[in-house]
Amino acid sequence: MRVIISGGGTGGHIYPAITIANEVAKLAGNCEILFVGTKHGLEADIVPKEGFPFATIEVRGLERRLSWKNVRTLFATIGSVWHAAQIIKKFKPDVVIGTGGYVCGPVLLAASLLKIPTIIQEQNVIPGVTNKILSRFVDKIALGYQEAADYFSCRSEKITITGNPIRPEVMSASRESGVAELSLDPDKLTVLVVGGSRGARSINNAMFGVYRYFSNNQRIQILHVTGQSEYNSIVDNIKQSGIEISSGGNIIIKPYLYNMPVALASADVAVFRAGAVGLAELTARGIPAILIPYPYAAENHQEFNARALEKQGAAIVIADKELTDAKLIEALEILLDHPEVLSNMAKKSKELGRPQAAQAIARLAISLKETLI
Ligand SMILES: CC(=O)N[C@H]1[C@@H](OP(=O)(O)OP(=O)(O)OC[C@H]2O[C@@H](n3ccc(=O)[nH]c3=O)[C@H](O)[C@@H]2O)O[C@H](CO)[C@@H](O)[C@@H]1O
Repeated sequence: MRVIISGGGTGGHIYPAITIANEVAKLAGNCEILFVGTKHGLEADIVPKEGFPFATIEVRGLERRLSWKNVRTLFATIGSVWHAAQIIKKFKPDVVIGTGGYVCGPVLLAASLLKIPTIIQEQNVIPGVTNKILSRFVDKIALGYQEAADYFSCRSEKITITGNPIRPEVMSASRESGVAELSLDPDKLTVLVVGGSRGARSINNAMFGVYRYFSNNQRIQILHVTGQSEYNSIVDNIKQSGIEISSGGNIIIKPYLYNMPVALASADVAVFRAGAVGLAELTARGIPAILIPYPYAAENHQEFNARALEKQGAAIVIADKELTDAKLIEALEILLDHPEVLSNMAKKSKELGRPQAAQAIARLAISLKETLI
């Protein structure tokens, strides 16, 4: 089977693409995969590391209003569709799958014009604009959340609720491997702090007070992933303020984790943004979470993602504008000092997890190929 997979910009679009590609390869056996992204997105870093052949096209994002820039972008998009069509004609895929990000627009549109079976996977409770447009052209839509179905006006037979795909390592990683790889103390409770795939400034800022409060705590350790861009300045500020982050201490700071599954396996509590894939990973493992949704995500979709977990008792939500170090410490103490609250949230979280999502999407892709034969 030959599959083109496209998704880009942030980890929340790229990891689902990688996971689906691996699952199709596993289920279909003899399989060739081509990943199509852009040179500038995070995919240019992550996809070659994962070992997939990688082709790129130039794409620009549309502004959400009428402007001259948009008219120019529209012409550039026509060029991108043409370029995507050349890649597709050369590779001859049986199915083309898109997992979101601007790059999917031209790739899926070109595939649909060339009459190749297509699937889009939407991760969020509120769908992105590219997927809403593409929903008219593609053959199947795989949704992370049931609620998202209300935002598509296409025929309901196109839609399947699969959940969001998560890497198999998220389920198979063990606490022991995480403790060893990340130099954690096996006897301490671990708080994993991640502001999505690019980091989150407001969480990073609030963390200073949290470090000070928990520094040298005998029961709790903090693993904070800052995002690449702020890592150096955070480490400098910490050194200047005299907080202990030496090796063997209880505060560990990383710019990015290529092996996030082992960090999740070691976490007792998470402090997260509310990107849909991060939430799928947390719920698949049943990790209680404090969520601070990114307030500028398109149509405020992170807020809706977060509230879906809060409604089920799987997370505490703090609005970004209300986030302070004191609020975060208070929420952490509610969880860390009350094992029964923590274990109840863990149970609720696990109930929401859909670790089989990737398999369901891969089967959908294979069934599209089979209907052609
Ligand atoms: C600002 C914005 O609009 N963000 C969107 C983006 O989020 P973003 O890419 O931040 O979000 P997600 O939390 O959904 O996914 C992040 C992925 O990156 C991985 N990871 C992250 C950090 C790290 O150090 N290592 C690592 O491997 C996580 O394990 C996860 O697999 O796509 C998501 C899925 O469409 C959306 O819900 C988010 O709203």
